[in-house]
Amino acid sequence: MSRVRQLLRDADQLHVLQFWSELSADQRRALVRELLPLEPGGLKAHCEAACRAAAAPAPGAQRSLEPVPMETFGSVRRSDPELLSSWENQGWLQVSQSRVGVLLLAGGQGTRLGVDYPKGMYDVGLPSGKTLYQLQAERILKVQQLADSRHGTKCSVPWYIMTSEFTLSRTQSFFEQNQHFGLNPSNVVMFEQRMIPSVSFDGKILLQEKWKIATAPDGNGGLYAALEDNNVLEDMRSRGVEYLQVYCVDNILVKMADPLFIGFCLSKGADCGAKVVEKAYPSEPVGVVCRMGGVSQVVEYSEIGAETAELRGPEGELMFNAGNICIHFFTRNFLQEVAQKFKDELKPHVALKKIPFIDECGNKVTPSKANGIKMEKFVFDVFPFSRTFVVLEVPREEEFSPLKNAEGSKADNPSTVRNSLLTQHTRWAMSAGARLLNQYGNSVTTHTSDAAQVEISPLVSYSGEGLEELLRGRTLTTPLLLDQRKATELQSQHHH
Ligand SMILES: CC(=O)N[C@H]1[C@@H](OP(=O)(O)O)O[C@H](CO)[C@@H](O)[C@@H]1O
Repeated sequence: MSRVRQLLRDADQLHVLQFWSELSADQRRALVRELLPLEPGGLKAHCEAACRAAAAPAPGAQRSLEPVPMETFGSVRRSDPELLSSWENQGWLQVSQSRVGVLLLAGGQGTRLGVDYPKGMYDVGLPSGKTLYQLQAERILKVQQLADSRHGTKCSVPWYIMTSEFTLSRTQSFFEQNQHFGLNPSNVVMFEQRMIPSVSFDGKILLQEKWKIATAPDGNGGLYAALEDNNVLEDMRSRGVEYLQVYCVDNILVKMADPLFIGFCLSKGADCGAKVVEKAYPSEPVGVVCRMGGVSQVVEYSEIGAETAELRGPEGELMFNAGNICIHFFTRNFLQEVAQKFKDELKPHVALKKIPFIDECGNKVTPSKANGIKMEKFVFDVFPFSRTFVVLEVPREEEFSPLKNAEGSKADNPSTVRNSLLTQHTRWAMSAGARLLNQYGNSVTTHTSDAAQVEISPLVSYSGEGLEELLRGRTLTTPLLLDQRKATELQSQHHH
């Protein structure tokens, strides 16, 4: 206790103990347990930095920003098929040799979506009822299977899942209840990111309860500390995993361990890479991949400023058009280097938020405007440390549709992501040669979202492959759920 008191005194935070005399023995223990791990110097610096940041104006115009140079930029749409398949082949080989892992960033609180459980458990209303976690799990199963059948191997793609205090136990039990969706549990590795105190504008830690300080996960850039804390790089090394695809939980179209992306990055000798899509409109809430002073980085949507976001090039295209979709490539060596040398250089970003708190009189307050500061690190802030950084632009309709907001909001909500997936699968089915009828028996001719009622299980197709033998020349009525059972049925019909 004396250590805790000292820590708080040094950081000028003694108010945290204001209600000490009212607390039960259990509550006291809980509070001490929460405070003990805080580093004395670190806490003081954190509170002071937050306070300074709240006082400082928003970052000014970023005059020295430039687009990423063409040499480091690949595009799926503009590359010829041979090049694409050479990248892909390289990726499949790595996957088949179990040298590729995926790492999910899933510590977020889902505030915008408005759920109090992990976003990955969200059911967006697909015909199958699958959650985001299940879709991702099944894509891993499929990518393993496809790699094995190409190379005659028995590979595995380990799935690292970074959770937080908010999401760990729910995620764990969800996976257990669902038998890890058919994955080998020893290939699913969950770990927890750190939490850091939320602070008021005058630099004081907010209390969430009289016995609990308000905390928030340290941002998706908390990944690098969490890798260290939990020996994740050592786990990768022992499994022989050399390459990692890192991604956010909310993109319903995410390709897991994407062989094309992995192969692209390797063919360029990259230690670090990012997938991007063309921005849809200037104020779209996506970061932009660009350069500053010759160094690659992402400028987040919250920091770019409207003027910069709206700049246009000679052909009228957006100057900063490389929208970050939070799918990154890292070599294990690069992550090792970050962990050893650079992770403490990551500067936290400041967000002003509404944080419920206990006021001096002990009353619970739910603020109506921002009252506190959350300090978050960003996963892409390690890009400047890479030696060879590359960017792959991919088609949005195949790879990016994020679930950010609640139903009824303008974009990126349960309906929009569901439609993105159903539209994609309708497209796949049609290009495999299926003739689709709607419920009234009329041909589905357009790709508009209300016509799109095809869902294809990831266990049947990873990215549209293998569908011709099932669908060519067939007339099928939608809604159509093409799962493994249906696939077997279609196959047996073919044989007669
Ligand atoms: C810190 C971070 O990774 N921010 C990412 C991430 O945004 P969030 O608003 O944090 O979900 O995902 C976006 C893509 O969905 C990407 O554009 C953005 O740069």
